[in-house]
Amino acid sequence: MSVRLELDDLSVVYDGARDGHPAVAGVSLSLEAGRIGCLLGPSGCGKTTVLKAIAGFEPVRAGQVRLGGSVLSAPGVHVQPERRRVGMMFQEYALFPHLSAAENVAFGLRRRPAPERRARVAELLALVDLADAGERYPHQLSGGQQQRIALARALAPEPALLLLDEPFSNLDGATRERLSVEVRDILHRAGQTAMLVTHHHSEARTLADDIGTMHNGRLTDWAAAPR
Ligand SMILES: Nc1ncnc2c1ncn2[C@@H]1O[C@H](COP(=O)(O)OP(=O)(O)OP(=O)(O)O)[C@@H](O)[C@H]1O
Repeated sequence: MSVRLELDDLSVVYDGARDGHPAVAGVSLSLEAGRIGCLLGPSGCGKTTVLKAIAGFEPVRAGQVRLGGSVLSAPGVHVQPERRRVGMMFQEYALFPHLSAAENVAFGLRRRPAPERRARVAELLALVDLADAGERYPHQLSGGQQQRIALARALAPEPALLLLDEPFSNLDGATRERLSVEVRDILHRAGQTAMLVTHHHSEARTLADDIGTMHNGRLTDWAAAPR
């Protein structure tokens, strides 16, 4: 079940940062359950650092990360990444090359009984419109199909929140545009709360319900995307 994400006055400082300069400073936002948020901004502005703090890969210096009302990160509080129910999808090395598409999707379901796992994989392959591609290996799929399988794999364990970090950056412009529409529809159908990071404005406008712009570690606005 998807839930609401809240960042409250979040600051992150990397060990060894020059003059203790924060990579993220005072970022607050609220993303309602089932909505797709997007952080936009130039290279180095702190977008990925926000995602790392949400995922639990970086501790927070100040403020809170809350998911469904539970505090995951705060000074002195740090729920381990594997216990956060936060899924992730990145641009590169998305799939295991030696596993078939179906085996890739099943990867996060290892602890489930085999019949349940098979049913969930079939459901996910259908959701991303690749029901017939389960036996294929990543090199037998197009870039866009590979990313749809990566999305299915990320959604399979039913994360409370999905993070997408520049998921389409290694695809050409036309594929990126088409896939943005497809991914938005898949996420909405699944009722999945998701947070995307990109520096492509067109991707943000196509995919996101709420968009924020970051500059120098700060979130300068956060509002519903114009439709
Ligand atoms: N592990 C680290 N240690 C120290 N500083 C870091 C580390 N990772 C990132 N930074 C710094 O933190 C700032 C924010 O980086 P971040 O990766 O969040 O930016 P970004 O907006 O995601 O950039 P890009 O679009 O290029 O991925 C940058 O100044 C960067 O140099």
